[in-house]
Amino acid sequence: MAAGSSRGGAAGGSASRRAQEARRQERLLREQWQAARQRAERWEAASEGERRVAAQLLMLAGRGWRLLVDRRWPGTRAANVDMLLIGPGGVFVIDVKNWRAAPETSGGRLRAGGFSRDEHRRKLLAVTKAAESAVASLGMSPVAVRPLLAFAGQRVDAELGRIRLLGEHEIGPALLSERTRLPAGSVRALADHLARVFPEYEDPAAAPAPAATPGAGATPASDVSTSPGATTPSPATAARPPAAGADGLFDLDGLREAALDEARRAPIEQWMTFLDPDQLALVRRNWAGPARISGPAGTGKTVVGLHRAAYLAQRTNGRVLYVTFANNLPRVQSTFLKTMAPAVADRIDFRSLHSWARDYLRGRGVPVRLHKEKAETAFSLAWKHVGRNSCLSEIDPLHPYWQEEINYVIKGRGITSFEEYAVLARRRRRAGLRRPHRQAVWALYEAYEAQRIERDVHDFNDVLSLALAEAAGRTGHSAYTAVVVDEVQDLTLVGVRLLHALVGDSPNGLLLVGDGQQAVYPGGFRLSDAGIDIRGDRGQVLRANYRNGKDIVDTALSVVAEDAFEDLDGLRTPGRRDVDLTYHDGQVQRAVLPTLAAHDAALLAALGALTPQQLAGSAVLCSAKRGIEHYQRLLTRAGLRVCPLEQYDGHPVEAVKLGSYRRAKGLEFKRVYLPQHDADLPQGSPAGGPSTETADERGELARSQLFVAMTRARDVLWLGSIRPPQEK
Ligand SMILES: Nc1ncnc2c1ncn2[C@@H]1O[C@H](COP(=O)(O)OP(=O)(O)OP(=O)(O)O)[C@@H](O)[C@H]1O
Repeated sequence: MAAGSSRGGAAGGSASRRAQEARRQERLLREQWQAARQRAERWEAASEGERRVAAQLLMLAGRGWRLLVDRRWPGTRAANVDMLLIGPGGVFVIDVKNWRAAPETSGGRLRAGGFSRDEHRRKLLAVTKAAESAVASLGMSPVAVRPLLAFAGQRVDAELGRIRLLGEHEIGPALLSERTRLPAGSVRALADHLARVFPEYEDPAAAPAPAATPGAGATPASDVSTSPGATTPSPATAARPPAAGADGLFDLDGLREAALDEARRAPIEQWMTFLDPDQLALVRRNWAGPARISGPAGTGKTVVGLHRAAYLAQRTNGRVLYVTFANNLPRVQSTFLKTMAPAVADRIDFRSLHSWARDYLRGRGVPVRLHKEKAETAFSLAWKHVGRNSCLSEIDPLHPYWQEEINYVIKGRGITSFEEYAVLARRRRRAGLRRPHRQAVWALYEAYEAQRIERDVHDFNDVLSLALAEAAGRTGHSAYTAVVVDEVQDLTLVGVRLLHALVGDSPNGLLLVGDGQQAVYPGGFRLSDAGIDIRGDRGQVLRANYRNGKDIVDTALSVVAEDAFEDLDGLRTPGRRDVDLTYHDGQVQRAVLPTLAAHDAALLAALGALTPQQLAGSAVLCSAKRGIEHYQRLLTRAGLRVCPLEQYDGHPVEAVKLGSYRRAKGLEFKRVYLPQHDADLPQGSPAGGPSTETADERGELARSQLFVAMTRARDVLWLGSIRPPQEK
């Protein structure tokens, strides 16, 4: 996911240059406004209020927008569409209303003057769907098509689901304030296409065409060929007296500010508007039950997940939960969604699984006493009394492997009896455990639970189990109509069950997005273990990598080439996968130095050569905490600004990002620096450990994490190594 490093305000320039530019903009705006007013005046059949709405929109025509007026709704003979407006801010489907009473929105319905006007809302949404289908053939996501109700003679700025309601003074500034999402070429192509799909409307019963065809300006005459007032159904006929002065210059105030800001707003990223056909098909698909999207790193899985969440929020009045395991990712994803689909952003909750589960339990009055340190103490004591001197030390004498066994295999999979555990297929665990070993693990688990309960605390797994117990049996009663799970391979089985319980098997309810090759936690499970049945077209794979060039993909794949993995569907996949490459830039730089000092100096030299903007698009990633602490000190002492990944929220920040491989999951950066990248790749068994199975498993996990870190890089992947001269 793009880190947005190339964005940011172009605030530079001297004060006098800025003042000069402001004066030039003001002059231009006045001219455009006068011309728009004159053109709108020619629409004789329209009311004064409607003419003022039209003037605001015609003004945009001088600034790269195209207005199509009074078009026929495809597939119908009689129904019309008031206006289609296509411009840098996207595609807007506009219905102009000339109501005496102000619009009211309550309970998701439209009313005015005490009467229901909801048929207007429904019709506008239906036309918007037709426009979405039309632009989909050009690769445009439905999130970029926005329905808008414009009210002549009213002051309004409100939302009704995905529909924006704007008054005659508000509409121009609001549209001008939209972030740029379409370049001029796309505006032209989309407007031409929409003009073909939505042909001009000819209503035999309506008033004749306007007295004069609008003349000069960027908008072709055929784009504004009939009056907006001629066919606009109006529940009330008389508009309020004009609020503007005779020359309409009153309206200029609102436009002035928006126009001045316009130049400073950087365009939003291309993937927020355009998708490839495979991605778009998944966004708009109708699934009869739970669905899954998988695919190698960088294939746009998250991009599809975000568009899908926005699309589902547009289609319903319900809420959508977008969940990941990591804490930092929801902030970044939420920032992206707000940029790409602001109209529905407040109905999509971006949450990390555990923080959501805690809030859910709190909301249902279930006490949660999560205490990481006390739970750690409970395990240490259990290990000391029951584990350390058991047969488990024959397999691995160090406690982390057995703590993982409890966390990911027993509690993570919701196993509550020894009989279940005794015969359990321990997916993605390398050490073979015979019955006495399993008995020893179970004894350790029971000792841990006893110690934990004695301390009256919960661990992270308990939080999910408690939430699952609450949610199970209440399927369909949650606040959510849809749940999108990103990086699903990081979740435990209990976590996936919990999210499934929120929406059950409802159509378009559960979408699981992820890639088993990027699993960075031990253990695993199959979706069938969670009772989730992904069948037929509900399991989809994306294959085109949009992030990494060939060198970076090859380097990353060479790390995991020998590590075949089992994905959530149980399919075994070779480590070296076929990937369709679409991104052709990107290079791998290696720095192999004999000492830590020389290695770190090379890193600083590489970072020191970057411009502030390049630095902002860079990340230094480490496999473990001590590496992060070391490089935090090094970079800060060298005078470089550092932003810990925990604090990064997707907004551009002029600082090098620093964090762990795990924290970098789901993100991407133009430049990725991996100091000492091969230092932690275990070679052989751990010190003192007779088994190679657990060491192999650790090695596999370390390689997966390194693979994830490497595939975060778009343009440069810097790999640092420390090797004495004879090893080079
Ligand atoms: N249709 C597209 N057009 C242009 N760029 C795209 C498109 N789809 C994805 N991208 C780019 O590819 C990058 C990778 O997308 P995304 O993060 O969704 O991939 P992913 O499959 O979730 O990756 P990973 O599994 O490695 O986290 C995005 O940041 C975006 O810049």
